[in-house]
Amino acid sequence: MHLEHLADGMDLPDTADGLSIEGLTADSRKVQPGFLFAAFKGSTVDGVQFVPKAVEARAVAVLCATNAAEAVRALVPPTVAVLSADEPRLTFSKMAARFYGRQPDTIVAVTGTAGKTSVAHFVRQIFQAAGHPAASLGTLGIIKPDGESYGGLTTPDPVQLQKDLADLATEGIRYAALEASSHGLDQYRLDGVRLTAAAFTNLGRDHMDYHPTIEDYLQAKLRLFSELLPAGGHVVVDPGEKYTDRVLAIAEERGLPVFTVGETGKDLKLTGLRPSGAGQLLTVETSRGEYKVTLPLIGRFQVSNALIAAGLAITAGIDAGAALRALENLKGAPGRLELAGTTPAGGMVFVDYAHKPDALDKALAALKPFAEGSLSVVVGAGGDRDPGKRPLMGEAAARHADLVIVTDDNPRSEDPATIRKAVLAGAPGGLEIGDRAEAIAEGIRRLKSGDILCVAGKGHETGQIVGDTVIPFSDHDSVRQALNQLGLK
Ligand SMILES: CC(=O)N[C@H]1[C@@H](OP(=O)(O)OP(=O)(O)OC[C@H]2O[C@@H](n3ccc(=O)[nH]c3=O)[C@H](O)[C@@H]2O)O[C@H](CO)[C@@H](O)[C@@H]1O[C@H](C)C(=O)N[C@@H](C)C(=O)N[C@H](CCC(=O)O)C(=O)O
Ligand SMILES: Nc1ncnc2c1ncn2[C@@H]1O[C@H](COP(=O)(O)OP(=O)(O)OP(=O)(O)O)[C@@H](O)[C@H]1O
Ligand SMILES: N[C@H](CCC[C@H](N)C(=O)O)C(=O)O
Ligand SMILES: [Mg+2]
Repeated sequence: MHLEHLADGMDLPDTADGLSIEGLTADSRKVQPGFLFAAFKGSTVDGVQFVPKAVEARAVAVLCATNAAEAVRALVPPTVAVLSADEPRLTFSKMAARFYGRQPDTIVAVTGTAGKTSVAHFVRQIFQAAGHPAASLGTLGIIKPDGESYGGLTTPDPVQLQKDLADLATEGIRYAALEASSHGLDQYRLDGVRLTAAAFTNLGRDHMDYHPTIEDYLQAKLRLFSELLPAGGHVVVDPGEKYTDRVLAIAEERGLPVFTVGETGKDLKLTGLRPSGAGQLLTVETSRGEYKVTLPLIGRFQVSNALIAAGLAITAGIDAGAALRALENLKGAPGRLELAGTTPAGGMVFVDYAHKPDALDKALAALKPFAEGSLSVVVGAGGDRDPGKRPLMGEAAARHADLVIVTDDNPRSEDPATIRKAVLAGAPGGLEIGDRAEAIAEGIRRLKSGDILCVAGKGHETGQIVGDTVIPFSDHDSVRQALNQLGLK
């Protein structure tokens, strides 16, 4: 693609004349001949220092911040085109969108502290049920009709994301749902994605290692509504959740159509909710009348997630009746309040991805009514992540569970015992078992009839990160092994 087209609207140096760009990357290690290299100041290093490496690998153009342009020009031969922008990550994302070109016609995005993966997973299923081949992109990677691929980040870097979207469009997938993480929004990874609708689930404490304040964290999330969603794009929220007033204020200011769900919502108004076996019976009032829906999932928060997902699908053009009927067959996202095993005595073991205080609070509150006996939890907190959440997670665990077993969850570069101590500060009577498999086994050994154990924090993960090493580990496998060891199935 010609650089003039890729850099549409930018001031270009003479060296850009007729220059063809073969690909683009912000990582010097991925530069190939004919590439544009984007040199960004990152959270650990300044990409400008890798410009010589990029040129050595035969990059023909460099994009950088306006205030770094002079330094970059001094590092490159005169034939290399240097482009600059005040917000280079934003420019880069738009370039990636132009380079890859195609995207599914209908893309909806969801942000919020908890529920993104679940909502994206549900929206994909609703699109599918309505007869449209669909994909979801997020923490679980890409899930589409003919397979799954795991990527690592919830919101991939813009080059990967645009390539993924173009591949999906080429495969004939016209509907997609994606998770917008606060890191992704803050780093402009999603700018350039053509959105139809966007939803906000909720906001709680998370990523305080990255965002200096809750307000900064909220501001990153609000970009989805103030900057990414185009005019005419629908905003979907459950107004019962804190901070939705901030989302609605943006919608009002921009004149964006709003679709509200839940008890205080207007478009899908929840007028009745009661448990029904291992699911919940919802009464939903719509402009087309009342619907009774049996949601085959437990947990109050799944009701909110399901209605938000239906709202996204409906605003994207799916018939309201079809969307609500599809909720009756929803499958929960793997590792989200998932029943992982049952002892013959009737003790149940759930695996859940709660790794922040609010999520743990909600997950345990959801399980509590099903525990005829005691509720116990195996929980830890990640290393190199917000230390402030550790005692709060201990507190949330102790508030609901009769027994709290504190264990390790991706200690990364930190001392695991120090992390456990911080969690135990919030759950003083807790039992400390560092080895996660042993903690799970002990939790299972103690289960009696009618008891429930929640293994929290890792959900779908398949590794325990210790130092720089990822040791293969799965909560599901550990549960299975512990049940087998007891001679149980
Ligand atoms: C803190 C953070 O988000 N970092 C992300 C960010 O890196 P950065 O720009 O800060 O990187 P840096 O290491 O300082 O490097 C600066 C620049 O130099 C470049 N570089 C670096 C080394 C080199 O040899 N050559 C080179 O060109 C880098 O590619 C980068 O462009 O941009 C990179 C490219 O997009 C990401 O891979 C990287 O994610 C790191 C690996 C990460 O762990 N991110 C997590 C925290 C994250 O993004 N999580 C969210 C939220 C998950 C949730 O929902 O909870 C997610 O969306 O997954
Ligand atoms: N709407 C919700 N409100 C509160 N907690 C929730 C909600 N939805 C899910 N949870 C809890 O949060 C955990 C993670 O859910 P999910 O993966 O859907 O969220 P996420 O926003 O994608 O999280 P992450 O940012 O970690 O990828 C679940 O296992 C559950 O414990
Ligand atoms: N995307 C989140 C996932 C955390 C999962 C939990 N198991 C942990 O390691 O803290 C993060 O990287 O902070
Ligand atoms: Mg997620």
